[in-house]
Amino acid sequence: MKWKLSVPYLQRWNTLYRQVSIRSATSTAIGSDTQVECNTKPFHQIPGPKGLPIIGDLMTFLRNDSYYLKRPHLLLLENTKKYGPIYKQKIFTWQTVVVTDPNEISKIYSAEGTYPTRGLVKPFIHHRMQSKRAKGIAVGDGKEWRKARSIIDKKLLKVKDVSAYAERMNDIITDFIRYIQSNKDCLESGEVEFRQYLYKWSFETINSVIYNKRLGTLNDPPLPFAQKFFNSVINMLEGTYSLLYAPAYYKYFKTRFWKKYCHDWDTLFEIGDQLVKEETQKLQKEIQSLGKDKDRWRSEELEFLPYVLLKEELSEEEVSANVVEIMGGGVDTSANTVLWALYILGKHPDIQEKLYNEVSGVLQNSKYPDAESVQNMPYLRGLVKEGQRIYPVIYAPIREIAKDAVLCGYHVPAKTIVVNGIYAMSFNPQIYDEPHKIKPERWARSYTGLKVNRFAHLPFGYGPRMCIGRRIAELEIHLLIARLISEFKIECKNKEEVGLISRLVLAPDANIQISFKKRT
Ligand code: HEM
Repeated sequence: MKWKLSVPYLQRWNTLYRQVSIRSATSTAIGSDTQVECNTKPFHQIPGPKGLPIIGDLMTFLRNDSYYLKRPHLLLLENTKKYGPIYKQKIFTWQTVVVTDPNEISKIYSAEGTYPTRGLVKPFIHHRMQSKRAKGIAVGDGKEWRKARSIIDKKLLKVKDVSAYAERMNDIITDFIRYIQSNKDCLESGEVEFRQYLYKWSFETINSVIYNKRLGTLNDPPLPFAQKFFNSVINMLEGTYSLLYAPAYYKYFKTRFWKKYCHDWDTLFEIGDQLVKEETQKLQKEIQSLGKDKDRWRSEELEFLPYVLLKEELSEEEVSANVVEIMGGGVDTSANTVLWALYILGKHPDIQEKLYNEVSGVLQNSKYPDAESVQNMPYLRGLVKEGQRIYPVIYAPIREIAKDAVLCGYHVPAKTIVVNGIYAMSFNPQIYDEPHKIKPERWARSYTGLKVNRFAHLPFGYGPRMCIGRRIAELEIHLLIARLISEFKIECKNKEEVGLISRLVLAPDANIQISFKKRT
């Protein structure tokens, strides 16, 4: 069965959501928190699949050639339909509670505690222990995570700092456009997936932020080490997903698969270490020649890596681990988000026309968009959000809650992994009017239809542990789409609707074939 966003399918969802919202209304209508506590039902009463002894619900994922392992977002839809806005699920010892009611989701984040965590990603942790490597912000937890995050947040999440990256992002886009034009034949014939090109763009961009230099991913042929890093990121993500639900056999048996997985991580670290070392040496030379004037070298104006290194709060190993994780986090997330936005544009000439009018109207005499001009393009930002709603990269962010919570009227104890099932909410007609329709305008302030509950749409997560690359991602994505639409008419050759498939993050399940026709 191939899932399609067909109207009958969504109609079934509309019916389901009417039922769900009635049920959730009864649970939230109880009133104040105290009343809810009085009526709180115990954890074991949370509905959910029964599963088998020891393996729990594993077979549901593995049946039919691992249909749901590859498409966990569809299982989320199915289970929400069966069990309502809260259900629990277990695979081996991995017990999760899934919530798909936006009002209840806000409570997950209230219970996340001082050091929010997504729980241990066992393959990540075990590789770090085995290779005696430090943990960065994506893998680490607790005070160690907080320390690194508070330093890195300043450079990656502050609007002023991020806006300053627009110029180098535009340079990369210029090269990217040249690259797709010179490889037009491979693209048109389907010999190379456009997604691969986008991976190169996002990889080059994130590296230009971290190292303030170009790595040469878009060179033809690409620099070998850039290609190596980039391949290892993709392999590592796929490997992590294969290992995620399995018992940690690799603690005892170093299978070929595990060794290959470690090799991919080690490759990432070797390259990350090398780049950090080069930057440290360059910095030391500059300090020697210019003198270590504290104010100058601790200035907020510094580039990302000098800033982090000169803070001297993280060891070199910690800096490397963070750099590798940030490099890894910024590749297929941004690339797939752009790909889906282009897919929508290619399939909907009316949306494309509106976007072109908005972008050309805002840009007028400016050559390129910048951080400020994209703020004046609500339709563009709405398009990206619509893409994230229907084709999310991360369909269900998670938290291990730090304190007991009452969710949908059930007691959920501290340390439970709670899944925020945003994908299921994306098709809820109580949250989005005409949820099956792609309507970039629904996100504009001026929109008069149903206003979206902010907790229903969290593509970057939420709170102090939300995506650290959010602002970078939004800027690079908006700049790229604005530039592409200004120069080209976008066509999508896929006749069949493309679905989503998981490899830790969700990606298209087919080659999305995009072609670009120069505007005259
Ligand atoms: C459209 C693109 C992207 C999407 C949809 C996305 C989504 C996410 C989500 C949902 C999380 C988990 C947040 C949570 O637990 O609340 C996350 C974490 C993270 N992301 Fe992104 N991301 C994107 C781009 C990027 C980029 C460009 C970078 C690199 C600058 C990046 C680096 C990270 C890192 C390092 C974390 C872990 C943060 C932590 O645990 O403290 N992401 N991302």
